[in-house]
Amino acid sequence: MITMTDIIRDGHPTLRKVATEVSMPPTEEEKALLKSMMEYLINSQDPELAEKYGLRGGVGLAAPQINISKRMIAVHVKDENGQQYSYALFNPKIISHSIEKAYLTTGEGCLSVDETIPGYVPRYARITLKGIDLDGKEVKLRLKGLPAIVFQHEIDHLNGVMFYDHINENEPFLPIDNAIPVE
Ligand SMILES: O=CN(O)C[C@@H](CC1CCCC1)C(=O)N1NCCC[C@H]1C(=O)Nc1ccccn1
Ligand code: NI
Repeated sequence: MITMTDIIRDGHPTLRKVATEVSMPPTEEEKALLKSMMEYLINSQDPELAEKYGLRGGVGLAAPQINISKRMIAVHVKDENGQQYSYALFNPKIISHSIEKAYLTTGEGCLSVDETIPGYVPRYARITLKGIDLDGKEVKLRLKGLPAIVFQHEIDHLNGVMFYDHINENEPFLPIDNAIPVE
């Protein structure tokens, strides 16, 4: 199982690499890895398991964070209506997005960044993405709100981008133009 010791931290070069596409069909090893990434998220959101294994809660995880420079992500998050989004995807790609932006009013964190870096992170308010799931099926998702923000944070990891790269250095909490605040 993945624990915090498997998660590399800011400064590790893999976090700044552009991850490689996974050739289809994925190998058994790649499928097992993606499943273990989803398992981490589920474990980390279980208070007992999180406590037992010292897991920091996560709603998303990208393979570069466990030092695997491949385009694989897992997302396990509830939206504001309590709808559960749980997706483990190979080669996710944003195929369209809104002009309008959105941002988490709390700012963002990252399991690969131990310190808190305050500030608003501008994201697209709505995205359409496609990817390949663990059964090898193409998945097309239209997302908004918190799930849309989580997927953008994860896809950034596949391109060597960290959340704080987006924060306005001089005015971290400068209101973002044409943007919806997401609680
Ligand atoms: O790349 C993936 N990561 O680095 C794990 C991150 C991904 C999220 C950060 C902002 C958008 C995606 C993660 O989940 N966290 N970051 C650090 C500790 C807290 C935790 C978190 O934000 N939890 C959360 C957020 C909203 C609602 C409920 N829980
Ligand atoms: Ni992250």
